Amino acid sequence: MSISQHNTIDGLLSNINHTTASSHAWLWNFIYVLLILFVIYHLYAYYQHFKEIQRVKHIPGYSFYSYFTLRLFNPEQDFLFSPRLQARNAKKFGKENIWRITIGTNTVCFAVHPDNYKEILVTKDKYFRKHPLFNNMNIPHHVKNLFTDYGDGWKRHRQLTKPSFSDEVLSLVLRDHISYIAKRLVEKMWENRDKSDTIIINNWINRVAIDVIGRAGFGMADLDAIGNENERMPLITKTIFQVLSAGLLFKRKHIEAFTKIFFPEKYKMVFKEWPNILFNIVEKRENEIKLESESGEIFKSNLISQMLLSKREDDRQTDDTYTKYGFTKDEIVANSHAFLLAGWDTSQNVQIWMFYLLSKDKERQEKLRNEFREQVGESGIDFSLYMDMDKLTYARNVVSETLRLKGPAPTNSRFSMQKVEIAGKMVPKGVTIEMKFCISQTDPDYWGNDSMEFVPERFDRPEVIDMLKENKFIFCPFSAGKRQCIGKRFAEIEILSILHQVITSFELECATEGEIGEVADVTMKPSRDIYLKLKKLN
Ligand code: HEM
Repeated sequence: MSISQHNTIDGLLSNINHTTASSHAWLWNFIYVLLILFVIYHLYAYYQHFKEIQRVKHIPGYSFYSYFTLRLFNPEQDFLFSPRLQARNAKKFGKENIWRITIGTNTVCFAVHPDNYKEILVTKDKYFRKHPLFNNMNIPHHVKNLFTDYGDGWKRHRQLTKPSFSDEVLSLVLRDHISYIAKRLVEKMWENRDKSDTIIINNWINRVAIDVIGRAGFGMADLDAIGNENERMPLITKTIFQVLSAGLLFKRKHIEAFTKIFFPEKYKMVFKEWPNILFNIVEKRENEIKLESESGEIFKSNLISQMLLSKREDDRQTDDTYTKYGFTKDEIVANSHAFLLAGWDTSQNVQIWMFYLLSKDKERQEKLRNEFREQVGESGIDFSLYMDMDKLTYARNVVSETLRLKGPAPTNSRFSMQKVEIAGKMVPKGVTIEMKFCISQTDPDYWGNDSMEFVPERFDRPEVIDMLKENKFIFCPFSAGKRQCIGKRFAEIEILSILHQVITSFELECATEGEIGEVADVTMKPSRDIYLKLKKLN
């Protein structure tokens, strides 16, 4: 082979390499451009989304992070995060209308008007069911509970769980558990304050809510998360929420498999240990009821015992596939789990927000304290005082105002079972319909120009009293209609009792700088720990 031949071949090879390199460069440039366009598109879409949030006034917690997470992983929730379509529809229709958004094959409807909530929750409720995504939060998965079931199944659950929330049970729950927990809280909070008399309110209220649901709900009389740093329940509860709330994004089978592979400890805790704990409690309560059939009042002051005692009045049901008159043990386990899901995080977050808002307002604390001193005896709030609507009016206003501004359920959803007309618009079959309570609860058209401020006195304004008498759907933090929160009074006695003990024991001062953001998780929670400085009162 001659040198010139070599040269020619080398030349050819180098030519080929050069061509390949330049075609790669072209490809890379193309990919870069695509990436840049992708980023620009999302920035623009996020900007539109952000503008839309401003326009609809107040949807808490929709962050940059949630925008991407939900866009990527949850097509069913895409309506929240498809700003262009949402903005276009919102502009086209007024707030009286249902916004109907279609993305690909997905249609989601969006209601922000109280009259529309009424149609969905009451007048046309038979066309809707609870959202199927909630089923992902059940343990065990195949057993339904009050929170997730619908139709006749739900009716039976509601009938059998109703006695657990009767006057008699709630007054026992308050007397035997909540009063004790409230007193223990103020003792322990003071004992564990730091050198500058400061505490993190989130941690303490977390323990309160666990002790309340554990003792009053499940009858775990020796549970003491407030007094015991090493108590396992806070960790279990936190993990259950972490793992199962992913159920609102992913399919259950994926969450279970994913957790089993990547977080085996969490998997064991949520899917093995927790159901076992509940099952053992149910069996223990069953034996106690048998043993104490005469004087067993103490064992009945919890929701599980009441479910065990509960019998169906209606015996037309002749289906032998489940226990004819009462719940099966599996169902009691499933419903107890529902009480934890529905009753722990909600009550906890209301109380954290409430103390945060009050800690910035010493005058209102004093007003509250005076009412408590006048109306509440040594032993704390009892059930008859709670039931007397002419008493504790300011305290009730404080709770309502917290729920209005920071209600733990800022949005409520339903799933349409057939085509149905709402606000003159056709809601198709099989779509999500979201009711944005947080928008109507802060709309200046209803609440005035101070609608975003913490003003408990507003609930005494004649125009607000008249407005709510006329249309209760303007303020329904516990929802409305036949599926409204069954634990409403349970939550209220808990919140009022804790409020009473804390406010009469301490003057609170906010020791956290800056604003506290809102995170729309399963419930709406504060974005970070809140430090409060305590001044002990005599
Ligand atoms: C401040 C605290 C609470 C708030 C704001 C709250 C709010 C709500 C809301 C908005 C719903 C949905 C209703 C619907 O779908 O229309 C609900 C349902 C429910 N809540 Fe609560 N809740 C609270 C505390 C509790 C507590 C303490 C318990 C139990 C001990 C509880 C048990 C339930 C149950 C079992 C359901 C399902 C009822 C059904 O579908 O029939 N909640 N709650």
